[in-house]
Formats: sequence, C-alpha cells, structure tokens
Amino acid sequence: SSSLEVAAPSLAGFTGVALLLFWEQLWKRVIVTGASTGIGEQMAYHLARMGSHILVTARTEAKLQKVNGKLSTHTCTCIPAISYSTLMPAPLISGGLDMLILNHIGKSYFSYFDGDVGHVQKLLQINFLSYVAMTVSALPMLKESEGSIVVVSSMAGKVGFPLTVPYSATKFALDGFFSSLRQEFSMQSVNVSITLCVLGFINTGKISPKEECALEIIKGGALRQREVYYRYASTKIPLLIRDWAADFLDYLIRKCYNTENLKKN
Ligand SMILES: NC(=O)C1=CN([C@@H]2O[C@H](COP(=O)(O)OP(=O)(O)OC[C@H]3O[C@@H](n4cnc5c(N)ncnc54)[C@H](OP(=O)(O)O)[C@@H]3O)[C@@H](O)[C@H]2O)C=CC1
Ligand SMILES: C[C@H](CCC(=O)NCC(=O)O)[C@H]1CC[C@H]2[C@@H]3C(=O)C[C@@H]4C[C@H](O)CC[C@]4(C)[C@H]3CC[C@]12C
Repeated sequence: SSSLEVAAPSLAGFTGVALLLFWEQLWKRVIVTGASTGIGEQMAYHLARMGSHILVTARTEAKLQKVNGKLSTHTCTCIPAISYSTLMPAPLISGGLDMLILNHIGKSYFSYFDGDVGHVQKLLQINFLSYVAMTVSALPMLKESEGSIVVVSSMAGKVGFPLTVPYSATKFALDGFFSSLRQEFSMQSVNVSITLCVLGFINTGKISPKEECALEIIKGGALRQREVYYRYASTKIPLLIRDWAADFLDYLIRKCYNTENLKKN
C-alpha cells in the first residue's frame, strides 16, 4: 500500500523488509503516550503512514489536536497526567490493543540535585508509576493479542549522568520493573514482549534526529527486541565500558560537563 511505501526507504535491510511484509498481521492497534511533541509525535506519524490505528495521549489538547490533524483518520485523545494512576485509555480502543508505547515524561531540571523530595515523588508518579498503571490496565488486551510493551528510556536510566538525578532515578526504576516483569512473563509463558529503549541525546539536527529515533523504537518493538539502543555505537559502547570499568566511564562522563556556571547546593 502507499502507506508502506512511505515507510519503506527508512526501513532498509532484511529486518526492515520482514517488518513491512508482516506489518498488517503484527500489530495495528497502538497507544503512544506523550505524542504531542518530540519523539512520540514522530512515532505517531510513522505509525499512521504504516496504517496503524493509534491513540495518542498528552496533557495539552491543542498540541494533540495539531498532531491529530496531520494524522487525519486516526484517534486523538487527551489524557491528563493526574489521571494516569487510575485511568487507562484502553476502553477507548475498541477491539483490543497490540502495542503500548510508553514515552511521556514530566518536566524536570538540568542542574545539581536540589534536595526537593516532592519533585522526585512527582516525577516518579509521571515517569514511572503511570507506566506501571498503564501496563497493568493494558495487560489483559496485550495477552489476548500476544502484543508488545515498548518503554522509552535513556542512557540516563543505565548510567549515572550528573545533573539529572530525579529524571535518572525514574528511568532506572523503569529498567528494574520491566526487566523483572519480562522474566516473569517468560516463566509464566506470557507471550507479551517488553522492549526497553536506551536513547542518547536526541536532537533535531543530523546526528540523532527524532524522526529516525522514532522509527528505530517502532522497529525494535515490532521485532520484539529486548532493548533498542539509539544511536547504537554511542550508547552501547559506553555501556560495555560501564560493565568492566564503571569508575573510568564516570570519569569520562564528568569530563564532558562544564559546570563552571552551575550553582552548587
Ligand atoms: N530528547 C532526548 O534527548 C531524549 C529523550 N529520551 C526519552 O524519550 C522520550 C520522549 O522524549 P522527548 O521527545 O524529548 O519528550 P518531549 O518533551 O518532546 O515530549 C514529552 C511528551 O510528554 C507529555 N508530557 C509532559 N508532561 C507530562 C505529564 N506531566 N504527564 C503526561 N504527559 C506529559 C508532553 O505533552 P504535554 O506537555 O502536552 O503533556 C509531550 O507529549 C522520553 O521518555 C525521554 O525520557 C531519552 C533520551 C534522550
Ligand atoms: C549527555 C547524555 C548522552 C551521552 C551519550 O550517550 N551520547 C551519545 C549519543 O547521544 O548518541 C544524554 C543521555 C540522556 C540525556 C538526557 C535525557 O535523557 C532527557 C533530557 C532530554 C532533554 O531534551 C535535555 C535534557 C535531558 C535530561 C538529557 C540530557 C543529556 C543526556 C543525559
């Protein structure tokens, strides 16, 4: 179909071709959270081109409506963050769910940890607990479809980067929860895949564009990969160093930061 043709140039290689061939059978009904901007928005566009039925969520209705306008026939729903623990948009999807892409994040700061426990708690609610709640609500449908959960995380959820303490804590929590859950799925023969996406810094330029990143996430989820690394070399290599020489990696990371103008706590 024309939608698949649009996606084709970016999906090079064997896995890309295989993915395109089985797309229709694999998963069509997808929820993308935090899809009003950034990587989530780009995932919505890719999925729409591939013919998926998508439900996008975010707090700001106006931004979502703009995205929805570009998606034409697809569903757009505004889910406020506060409702995440209790409300799941799943009932809005009639006929089931094939893939849940958990991507949204709350606002944090890029500075030394300021000791604000309330902020850590709030961020855990948005970046972690809401992911848990949505997973629990979606699980019956995902079990039924033998579908996939895709969790968007970060290098800051694998390595201790400075200046992102609350954010990093929420991303490490995701790894713990979903890695453990993956083990239990396997032990109980639950055929729902869990893909954790480890992203480096994404920008709008040529080095790590959000459009390409979004496609890599979708590909990894559809192929039921355990983890996605984007970009591969610049995320995977530091993680290999971490496993053998953690102090050395910490030192290399610190060397990249200019903290002269930062206020110490
Ligand atoms: N950009 C980067 O360099 C990197 C990003 N990542 C990860 O990629 C994912 C997407 O990041 P990115 O595209 O930069 O994010 P954006 O900041 O562009 O988008 C965040 C999305 O989450 C929504 N959101 C914001 N606050 C809340 C809230 N309180 N409750 C619910 N939704 C909220 C926003 O919409 P609204 O405000 O309307 O609610 C928006 O749709 C995240 O998981 C992030 O950790 C990982 C590594 C690097
Ligand atoms: C600087 C980190 C990336 C180091 C790295 O792996 N480089 C190789 C590559 O990028 O390919 C960044 C890894 C995660 C980033 C943070 C993040 O996850 C979310 C926020 C995004 C926001 O747009 C900027 C601030 C962030 C906290 C961002 C900061 C940079 C990272 C720590």
